[in-house]
Amino acid sequence: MSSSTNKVGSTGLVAPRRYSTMTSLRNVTPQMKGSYPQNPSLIRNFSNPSTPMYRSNSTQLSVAESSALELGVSEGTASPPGTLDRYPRPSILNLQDASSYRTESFDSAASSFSKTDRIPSSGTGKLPLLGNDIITSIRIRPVETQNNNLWSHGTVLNDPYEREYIHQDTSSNSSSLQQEYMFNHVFGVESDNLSIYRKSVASVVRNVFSGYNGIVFAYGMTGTGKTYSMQGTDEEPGIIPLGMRDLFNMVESNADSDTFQIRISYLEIYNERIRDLISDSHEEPKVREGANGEVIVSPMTRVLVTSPEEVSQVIEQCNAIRKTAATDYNTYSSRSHAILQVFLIRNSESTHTTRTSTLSLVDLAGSERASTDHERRKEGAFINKSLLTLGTVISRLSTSLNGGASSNNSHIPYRESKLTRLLQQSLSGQSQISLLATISIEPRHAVETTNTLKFAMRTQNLPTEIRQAEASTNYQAEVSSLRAALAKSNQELELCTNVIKQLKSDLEERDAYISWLEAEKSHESAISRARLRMEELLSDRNMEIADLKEELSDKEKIIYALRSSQQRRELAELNQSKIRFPKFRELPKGYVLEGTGKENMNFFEKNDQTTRYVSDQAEMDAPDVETMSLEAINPQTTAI
Ligand SMILES: Nc1ncnc2c1ncn2[C@@H]1O[C@H](COP(=O)(O)OP(=O)(O)OP(=O)(O)O)[C@@H](O)[C@H]1O
Repeated sequence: MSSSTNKVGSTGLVAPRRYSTMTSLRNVTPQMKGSYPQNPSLIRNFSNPSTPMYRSNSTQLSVAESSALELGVSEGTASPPGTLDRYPRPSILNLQDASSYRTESFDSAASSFSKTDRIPSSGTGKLPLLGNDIITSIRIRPVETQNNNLWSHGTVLNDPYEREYIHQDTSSNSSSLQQEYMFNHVFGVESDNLSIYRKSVASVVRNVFSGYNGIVFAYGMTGTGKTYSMQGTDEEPGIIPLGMRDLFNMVESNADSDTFQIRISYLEIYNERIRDLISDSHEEPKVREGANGEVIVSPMTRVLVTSPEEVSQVIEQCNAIRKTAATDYNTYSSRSHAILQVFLIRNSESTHTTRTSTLSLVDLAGSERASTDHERRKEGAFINKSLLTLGTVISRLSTSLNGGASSNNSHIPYRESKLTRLLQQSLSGQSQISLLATISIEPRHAVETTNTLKFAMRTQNLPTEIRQAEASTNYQAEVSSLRAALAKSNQELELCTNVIKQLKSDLEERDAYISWLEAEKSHESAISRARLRMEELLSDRNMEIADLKEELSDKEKIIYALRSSQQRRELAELNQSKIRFPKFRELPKGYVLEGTGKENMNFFEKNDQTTRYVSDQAEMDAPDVETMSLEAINPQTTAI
């Protein structure tokens, strides 16, 4: 890798440099015409300061990222300030409307960019929409012999768009093949890469330079010249080197007013696995959706490039590890889809605007019939499936544009293959598209050719509302608005911190309350356990008391019986001793006298069944015993 074109400063950073004359690509693209040899001896070394690189988290460039670059904020392993190429301010800015490129690309044989051209950014305002800007081109691969060629092509007469047609002669025995197809360009076997680039791709590159996203992709059957068209050879550089040369020329021509930064990423999709061709890492980049619905591939390396030669060097080294193999139709067949992305950051010092745009250059793997080789068959299945999904996506998108059923993006099967997932944004109208469909006019490939033409026809109907790639921003205003946003965020953060503190203390209080409740609960249960015990004891005591009462009552009965028998005994003794009693008074009716002596006399109330003991108290009202006869107090008649 050459670093001669860059001045490396004492800090090891790439010093600002001017893009001067374009050097030949001869020394950096050793591929021979018609062959793409693998060169394992190439060392994939990007550590040269002339190609500083970083592995970003995304293939998307955000406004914030570009602003950070412009403001001199470090971006991790990315090149710090100073890597941007800075140029003197121009005396006059020749502003052009970007939409004019469309006309140029469609209606005239646009030449490749000349270094004297100036292409402005659109100032502080937004760029206009480009409208339906899809360029479809057909390229016919040269054949050994023109015998039996059934295809013819030419310019459509009186067509305001000056389109070109290709059709199969009626001698074909299949009516389905006898159709005419119209495209922006049909390039015959004699066409070269430069003319194809000028007519079909140059306008896309110019629009990318002006702030729009663009995608160029080559589609076609295996061996029909996709890689030849995209990469070319030393003698005949393809779309990619020509595009890079144009882009860097435009940078140079506008360098006195604006500053630029160009980075590239290069990936392949092989057997439905994404591989970062620039990185040595084995980690497979993942596709995910960003906050704004954008498709993000991460991690993905973006290497800073400062010249078209550097781009070629990176591509060459990456191609050495790309999956290629000999197939039935191509000795060096690409077995993977390759996507080169060029990220351009343009900062206009006069208008204080920053714009980012992306150019995607896609070399699709070729569709093919089933191979006899097992490995090729497996690869072929993955390739065909992803191309089929691409066809379905394009078909549905085209239907939706024409008011068909698939008007909602959710019905578009982008997720069915990595390819369509990655191209989702470009296909759904956010990029200017240039499709180059490569075909073979050999009769044996008629079916594949017809399919390719149909695919290209459908692509013409893709919806496009190409908007400015990134919002034009006045970065001073942006800085103040970011500062304001930061201050607001800080306030919110402080508020949140306070709320969190409050919540934390609430939480602590609640925890304390919960533990108190738990303690209380256990205390209460201890109390209720004690109460139960007490109730048990009480019940025991009550039973004991009842027992004792019963016992007492028995004892009283015994005592009474004893006393009664004692009284009877004493009465008997009294009867026998014939003691003179005082004069008895007459007892009230129903009462009998029992006992001896006045102090021992008791009165008993008599009724029919029982005799009730009255007590000694009754003595107070006792009748005068002197009036009672002895017979009246005979124990025989007063038995209890
Ligand atoms: N227009 C052309 N002029 C001269 N040679 C061509 C042209 N197109 C293709 N070829 C040659 O045909 C062969 C196959 O071309 P290429 O590898 O570009 O095909 P492809 O479509 O990329 O195939 P695959 O899909 O298998 O990768 C190569 O040897 C290439 O040099």
